[in-house]
Amino acid sequence: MNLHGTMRINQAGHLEIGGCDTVELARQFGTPLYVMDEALLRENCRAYVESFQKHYPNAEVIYASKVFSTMAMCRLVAEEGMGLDVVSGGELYTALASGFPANRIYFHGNNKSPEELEMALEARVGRYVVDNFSELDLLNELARQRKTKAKILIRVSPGIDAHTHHYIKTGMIDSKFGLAIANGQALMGAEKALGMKNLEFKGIHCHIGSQIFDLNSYKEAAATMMAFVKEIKTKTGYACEELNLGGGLGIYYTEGDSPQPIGELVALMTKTVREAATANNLPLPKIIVEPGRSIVGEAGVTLYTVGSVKDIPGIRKYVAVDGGMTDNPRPALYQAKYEAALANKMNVPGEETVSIAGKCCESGDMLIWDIELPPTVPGDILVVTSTGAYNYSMASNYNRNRRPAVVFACGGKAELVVRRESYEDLIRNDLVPERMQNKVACLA
Ligand SMILES: Cc1ncc(COP(=O)(O)O)c(C=O)c1O
Ligand SMILES: N[C@@H](CCCC[NH3+])C(=O)O
Repeated sequence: MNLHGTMRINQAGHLEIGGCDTVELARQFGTPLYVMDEALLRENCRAYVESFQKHYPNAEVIYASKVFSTMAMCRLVAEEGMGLDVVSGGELYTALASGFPANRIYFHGNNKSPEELEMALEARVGRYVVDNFSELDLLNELARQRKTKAKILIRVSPGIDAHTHHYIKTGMIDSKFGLAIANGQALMGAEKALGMKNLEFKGIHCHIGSQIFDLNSYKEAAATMMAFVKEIKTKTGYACEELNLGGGLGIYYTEGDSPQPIGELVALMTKTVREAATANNLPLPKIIVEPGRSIVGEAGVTLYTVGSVKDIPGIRKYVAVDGGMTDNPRPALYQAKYEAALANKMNVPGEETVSIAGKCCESGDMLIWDIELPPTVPGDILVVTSTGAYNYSMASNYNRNRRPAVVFACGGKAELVVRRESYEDLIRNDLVPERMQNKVACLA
């Protein structure tokens, strides 16, 4: 298992994160438990911010909050001097409740409702990343009613095939996101936006996909976007002030994954933009990037308690844990692979091949197939690594399981940033119609 950030094995042979013994954390906070390495979160934020300061200071790094959104995370991002990408009323609400500066918020999404747009206009968020023609009309009208001007970027589909899982590719022409450059719709969007009284067109945005290892895809995207900046300039006279190149940098989950350094991505991206601007006599745009996974993914682990262990002789040994697809739906959704170990037996060599089952009533609720672990018994603490991204944020209450707590571990201290859901939380919004409380009426 790869040890990321502050992960260490302590004298007791236990896994430690942020100076905290994870076996102790499991005892103190219960399991399943998400543990975030705060120092690594900050280190990753700084890697982006400092790389841009070095290569291209006219830039902004905004964190994609869909990846892991909590009020404490929003605070951390604000402290690191970054902006924030939100894609729903809920993410916007969380950011605002945390005190995140509204002018550093970018509002994304392919189907923002009028209510969500009203909420954003009321809060005066910094930018709207407009996805399509209907949204241009809707936002222009809502801004008109408020006698204001909304600053927008247009989401563009650059037609780049990023080599990643089909479900998480987003830059293709046939995509639910954005207007394609190739069929002329992106240019029509820019022209339309420039003619709208209550919109201020600032530039363009693309996001080519997620969990990307091949930096060439970014080079291609940056070059394609700059060519489009030139086309807009030629056709309309407007030189885009802002160029948002999205997120998507891959992280390490299991052997074979080859994450590229943040600094190299930034160097390549900025070089490509600079060269294209010089070659085409365009002003240098402000560059915006919106990473998520590469900031939080490797910084998170999930702790589980082993429950039943079932050996089917000659076939397979199932080790079941007290969580599963409800706290990590990625294996079931994308066949995503993870590494794991026993946090209380880090120095004991792997001895048997087992498969880790979740506790949901679904055969597909398997977290990891065929992994080497030391002899495993009920009560052991299983740690799954690289669960910081798209785990807590995609967790569900299937089977009426309670969503786990989240702690930030740093400097030997672990602090709760999300409480474990209670059973009361699960029925908080349930209502029983009055007629059902009366047996006779119910049968009538
Ligand atoms: C528009 C947009 N920006 C940023 C991100 C963050 O991507 P990642 O977590 O891969 O960095 C996503 C998710 O893929 C996205 O859809
Ligand atoms: N949720 C996906 C990534 C989606 C990207 C969102 N634009 C994952 O876990 O890999």
